[in-house]
Amino acid sequence: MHQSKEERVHRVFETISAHYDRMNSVISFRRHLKWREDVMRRMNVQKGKRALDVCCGTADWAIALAEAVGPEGEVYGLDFSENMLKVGEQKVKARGLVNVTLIHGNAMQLPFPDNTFDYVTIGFGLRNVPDYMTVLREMHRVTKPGGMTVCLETSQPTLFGFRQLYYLYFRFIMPLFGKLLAKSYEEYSWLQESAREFPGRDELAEMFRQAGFVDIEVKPYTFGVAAMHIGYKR
Ligand SMILES: C[S@@+](CC[C@H](N)C(=O)[O-])C[C@H]1O[C@@H](n2cnc3c(N)ncnc32)[C@H](O)[C@@H]1O
Repeated sequence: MHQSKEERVHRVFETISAHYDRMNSVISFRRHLKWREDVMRRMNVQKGKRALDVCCGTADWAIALAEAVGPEGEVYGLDFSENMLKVGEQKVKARGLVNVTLIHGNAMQLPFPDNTFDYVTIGFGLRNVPDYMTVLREMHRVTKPGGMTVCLETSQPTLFGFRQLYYLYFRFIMPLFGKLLAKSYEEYSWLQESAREFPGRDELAEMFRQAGFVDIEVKPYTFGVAAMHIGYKR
């Protein structure tokens, strides 16, 4: 039976939610923690502001944003997988945060009015949606004028030699980790397929421009295995 990309992605995350955090660290050799820290440092989030984390999953970025904006600020996390959100809710509760609201929704149609947020983020989420441009335009729409949208995502390494090794790792080794640790080879194959199809740094910067963002900043991580893009709304 034919399954749309959206249905497949939804099933993948509903299935792996309990293993997601641990697998992230295994497959990226814990590098993702450093990338996330660096992105937050560059964003320099101010107290009392309002932020939205799209495709928030188990809520790590939403929690980091909530701690940065402080009790007088407000953070929303949005995801379409109820199981991922449940893991996120437990973490929010364990930290006693009252300024985070996790909501069930679709990144393709954000349930917020125009010009609502100072910061809009998406971490390892854009790769998963049916249409990258629709989501980037939605993120632009809900960003306030002068506010920023930030994407942290897998990217395409450019260094010859490293690039080839990376693709071998991603294609053949990483899904095996998935099979051994999360007992779900098929689900982790999705990660390598979606990462291979995702645009490189320059192409994504151009998509940010097309979505209406200006002053785009790009930062590659670990030889370009991942990249951060920041765009501002005029
Ligand atoms: C790889 S996880 C990233 C989670 C989290 N942002 C992080 O950095 O760890 C991707 C998340 O995107 C969510 N997702 C994928 N497509 C979506 C869509 N169209 N609307 C809302 N959430 C979506 C999945 O349910 C999953 O939780």
